[in-house]
Amino acid sequence: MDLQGLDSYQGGPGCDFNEHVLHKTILVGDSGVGKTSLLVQFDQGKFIPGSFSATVGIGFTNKVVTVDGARVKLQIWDTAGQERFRSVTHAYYRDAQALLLLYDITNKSSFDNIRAWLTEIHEYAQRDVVIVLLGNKADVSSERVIRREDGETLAREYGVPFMETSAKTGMNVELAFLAIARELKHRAGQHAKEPSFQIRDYLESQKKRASCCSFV
Ligand SMILES: Nc1nc2c(ncn2[C@@H]2O[C@H](COP(=O)(O)OP(=O)(O)OP(=O)(O)O)[C@@H](O)[C@H]2O)c(=O)[nH]1
Repeated sequence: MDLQGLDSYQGGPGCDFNEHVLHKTILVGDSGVGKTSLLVQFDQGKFIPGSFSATVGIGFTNKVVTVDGARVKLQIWDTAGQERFRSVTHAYYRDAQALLLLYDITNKSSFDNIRAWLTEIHEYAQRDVVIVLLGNKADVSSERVIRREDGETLAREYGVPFMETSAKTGMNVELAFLAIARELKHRAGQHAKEPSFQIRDYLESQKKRASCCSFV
């Protein structure tokens, strides 16, 4: 997707959104899994249907979320999934505090490539980076090739939280970013006296609280 075409896209020099610490979060995963769409859904609450236009390079959007009454500022970087941009995006991993790693539940190779993505992340990112695995396009049930259980099993193997999302319907999109914001806020020690926060426990509790089937 062409980032320049997004009217609310806020990245780039001159952005005055730096009064406090920005928590750097990066969206990664194969080309076409829905990274840009997920960010647009989170930022603007909309889904832009139509032909797929791959992201070129990398760009960011700043977003403030409220966690327990506190403002947490996320700087969300949207990377190009195409192989040819990989060396560029590696350079951004080092400063990342969180990574949302996406695959497409209708695309087996995007799921198979998650192991390679995790290897890259472990090579280039900080050891304590927060990682959440997302199986996107959960709305396209007729074309599903990756079962939810497969995502759960892989996530368990690597010890990362997991959920399915839909950038189209918005399912679990806010939850994914809020969970990261909550974890980063806790790590930043803004409320050091609070009991230890675990992103996985938080997501599990949110899933249990959901009355219906929108959480996985
Ligand atoms: N049905 C459905 N389509 C989606 C969803 N997310 C993304 N898409 C579509 O999938 C295609 C690729 O989405 P993008 O958001 O551009 O994918 P990307 O991961 O940013 O791709 P790169 O920029 O190449 O890395 C587009 O046609 C989107 O409309 C989703 O949750 N559901």
